[in-house]
Amino acid sequence: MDSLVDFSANPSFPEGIPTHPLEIINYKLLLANVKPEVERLWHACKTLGFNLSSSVSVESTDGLPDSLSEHGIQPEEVFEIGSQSLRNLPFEEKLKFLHDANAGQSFGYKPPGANLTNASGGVDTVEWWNIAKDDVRSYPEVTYRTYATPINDAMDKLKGFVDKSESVSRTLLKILNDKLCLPEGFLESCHAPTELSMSEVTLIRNPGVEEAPTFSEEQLAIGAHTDFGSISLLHNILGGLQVLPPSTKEWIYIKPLDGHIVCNLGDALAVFSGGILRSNLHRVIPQPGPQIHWDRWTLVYFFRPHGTCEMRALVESEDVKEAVRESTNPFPHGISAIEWFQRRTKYFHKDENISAAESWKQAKGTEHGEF
Ligand SMILES: O=C(O)CCC(=O)C(=O)O
Ligand SMILES: [Fe+2]
Repeated sequence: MDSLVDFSANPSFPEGIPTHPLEIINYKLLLANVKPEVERLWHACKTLGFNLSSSVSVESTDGLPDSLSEHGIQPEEVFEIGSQSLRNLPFEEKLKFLHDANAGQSFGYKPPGANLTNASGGVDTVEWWNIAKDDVRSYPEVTYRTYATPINDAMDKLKGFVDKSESVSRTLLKILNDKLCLPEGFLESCHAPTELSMSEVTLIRNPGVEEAPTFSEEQLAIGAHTDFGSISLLHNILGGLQVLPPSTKEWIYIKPLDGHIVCNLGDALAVFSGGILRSNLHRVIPQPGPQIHWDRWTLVYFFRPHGTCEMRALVESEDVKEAVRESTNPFPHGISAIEWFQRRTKYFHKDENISAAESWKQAKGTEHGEF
């Protein structure tokens, strides 16, 4: 059984499980630069308050089909590519496109069990395809690598998805640039559209199972992490995503909402902003309640800085300079976005030649306030 994209065809998120309320931000209002909406976005991206993480949900305006064009991202047809390339494709075929984890490359196929979920050697249960934004845009020219036939056949749809996701990300970026009091276009210049980046479309499948497993910390679908890039635009239908809100010790579910995109800030924005913006810790556990019998599908657009951009606090802003002065965290410098990304990708991967404890340590991003 699978969920793909139809909320109504799936068991709903179980009642009575605590969920973390995400601020609902109306994209149309952001585009119109409506001040209270911009303020709510800003607050959601940086707050340490109890009911918000750095995540926001970008609303597709009233759920009306004609207003979907406001942000224009329509995940349905891209989810369908997931069905063709993950569920219907033989495993041996998928393995021909394995990503090169040792080189810290994410693009390609990742089978279940290939990534660590903790320092004691637990491994993930999800499989995924990562499709490079630059391969989508250059197709049929290859920028980084080739992909399986169902992905090649759907490049037009992927291109539409990439273009719209880029456009939403750049709208959010511009607002954050202004609120951080950076010189005009500064954050944009860290995500230069003409440069190669590690930005990618990710399609994830966590298979449904007959018997609900007794949940243990060892049985994570995806281990606790912060996202590696700047902005993650996340589409999902079934539950399983959990966040650890700042200053708490309790993991709590994010309930997927029909027609909404969960938007999570990643390490790069946490570093660029001197810690003003938060990259929140999250993980994925097995689907809750009766949803466990359905395949769980996730579609993400990971918007990242261009590869050669330096990961550093952008002290060109007085506010960032002040935040760095007041912070006890050492901020990275002299390391490029691509190096940051490749280190994290490489060490999240389970490697028999290195202990899980060491690998997990090496994979760390801005979690727990450590930069
Ligand atoms: O599947 C999800 O809901 C989240 C996936 C995620 O956190 C990631 O791919 O970085
Ligand atoms: Fe994530």
